[in-house]
Amino acid sequence: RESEEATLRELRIFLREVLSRIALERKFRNFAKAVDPEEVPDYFAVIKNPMDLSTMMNKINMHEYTSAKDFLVDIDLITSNALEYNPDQDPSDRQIRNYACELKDMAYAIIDAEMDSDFEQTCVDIATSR
Ligand SMILES: O=C(C1CCC1)N1C[C@@H]2C[C@H]3C[C@@H](O)[C@@H](O)[C@]2(C1)O3
Repeated sequence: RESEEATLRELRIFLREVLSRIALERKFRNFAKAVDPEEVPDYFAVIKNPMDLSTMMNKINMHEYTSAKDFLVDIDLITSNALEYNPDQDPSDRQIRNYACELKDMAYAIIDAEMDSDFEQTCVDIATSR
């Protein structure tokens, strides 16, 4: 229905805005683009489902998220990948893990604070009706 398309359009506008605010933070710069296999040759042998903020922006534009819940699944993937690939005690691994957790917490905090729960449920209902 037309109003369903209007709802999904509003979701895409909101999710782009959330992603833009996250991507502005310098501490999240490692998460902005896909890991480069030239830079990190073994990355894709370890991490089977890579994810990054640019890929998420493309997925928004390809209408691949029909609710904030879907969007947060990919946020969780960015975080879990970073924790998995950077598990060591050393300061650089610890810093990446900390930033990965801060990224996840920032995404959840924004959505919990700024997303109307009825709007989210409407999006979920549209997705399940399709
Ligand atoms: O896990 C990541 C990124 C952080 C979130 C995604 N990487 C693995 C490499 C280890 C660490 C230092 C650099 O070698 C840089 O290439 C990477 C990229 O960070």
